[in-house]
Amino acid sequence: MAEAKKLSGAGLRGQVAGKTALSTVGQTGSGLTYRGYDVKDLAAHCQFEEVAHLILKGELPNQAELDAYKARLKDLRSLPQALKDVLELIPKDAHPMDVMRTGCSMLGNLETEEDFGQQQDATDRLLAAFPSIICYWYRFSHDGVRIDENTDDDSVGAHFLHMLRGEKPSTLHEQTMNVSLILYAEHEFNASTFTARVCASTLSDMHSCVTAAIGSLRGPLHGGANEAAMDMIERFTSADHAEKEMLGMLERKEKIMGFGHAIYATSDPRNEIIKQWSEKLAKDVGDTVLYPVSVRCEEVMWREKKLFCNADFFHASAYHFMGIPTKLFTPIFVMSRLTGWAAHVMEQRADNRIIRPSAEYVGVAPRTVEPIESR
Ligand SMILES: CC(=O)SCCNC(=O)CCNC(=O)[C@H](O)C(C)(C)COP(=O)(O)OP(=O)(O)OC[C@H]1O[C@@H](n2cnc3c(N)ncnc32)[C@H](O)[C@@H]1OP(=O)(O)O
Ligand SMILES: O=C([O-])CC(=O)C(=O)O
Repeated sequence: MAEAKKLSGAGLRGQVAGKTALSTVGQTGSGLTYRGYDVKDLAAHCQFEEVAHLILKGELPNQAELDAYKARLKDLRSLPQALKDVLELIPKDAHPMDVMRTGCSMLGNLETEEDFGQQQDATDRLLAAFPSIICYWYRFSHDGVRIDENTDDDSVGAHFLHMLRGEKPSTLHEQTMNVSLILYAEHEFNASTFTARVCASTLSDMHSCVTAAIGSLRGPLHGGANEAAMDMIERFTSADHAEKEMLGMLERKEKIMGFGHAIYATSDPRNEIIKQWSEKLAKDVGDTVLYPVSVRCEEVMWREKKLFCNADFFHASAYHFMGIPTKLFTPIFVMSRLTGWAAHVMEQRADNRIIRPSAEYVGVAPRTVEPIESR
């Protein structure tokens, strides 16, 4: 069994900052569970909507509950005109994570969570609306098309791909999206979830908590790593070229995106799953470069530094093989992680004390104010 990572030092590493019943991360060095279920089991046997139900409502649904939940999410896909007007104003070269942040915030103005009794409804609405928000903006700003966000697709993943491309996705693509959304759904006290919990601890509203979390997820040390990994691997023309460049980056002590983890010690359990789907997609598109390049990056990082791929690395090639533009990679993470964020907000609210740590002061010693003329 793998050792748990030795956790100490800056960044609140290793400090217990609260309780959760939602997930465990790296308790045996590498595992991930959502409400007691192994993520590998969930990814092999469930649809994303079942996992969202598990995370948000406490249990996996039976068939009737799943049908009802999916029907409800379908009904909540359309966007208010005022939100579409705002999305149309956002320029083409905006970062899509900024679009997500604005979209979430605007929805909070139009459909405000008035009291905590509305938290499940507010979350279901965001879960259904996020794919519509990003695709509406993307297709309008890039193609001049006002999409119909009311598709009849059965799943969140298929709905997203359908709106993005204007046609229903293949079964392989729908399945990959399903697995991807499950893998990204929840991860204990990661930076964006902790952001959401800090915001929730002030008794703020759901849209504020989620908007704040989107801001934290955007950075390349967190969710933004899948895009950063893609930017890197598409520069490599072959596995040998990738190896040469990676060795140079390591020599120059550059951070290599998509590798390493704050908690896992030897592997990220999500990696082997998304890697398998990336390989399937590579075969589907006849790729002979990007997948071998990705595999060689993984080998070099382990051989040279004992650093392993985190969830983001093989997501890059998988999404790319599905024809998803790189800048939409992190918004997909938002569409999924919303479930974890919202469940943590609800958990924080249920047993709240404002989160307010202390700081070690390292500034100047006490002094008096000089009159302005003599400064
Ligand atoms: C879904 C997700 O959010 S997963 C994370 C996505 N983020 C990334 O992929 C960004 C790249 N990775 C990283 O920056 C880091 O590994 C993090 C932010 C994920 C974790 O950071 P930490 O907990 O501080 O890392 P950790 O303590 O394991 O680092 C140990 C050493 O390995 C180095 N290291 C860690 N990750 C990497 C990397 N990807 N590339 C190069 N060196 C690395 C660190 O610089 C550190 O070196 P040092 O001791 O000389 O300072
Ligand atoms: O847990 C973390 O620090 C980052 C991560 O993998 C996630 O949020 O999925």
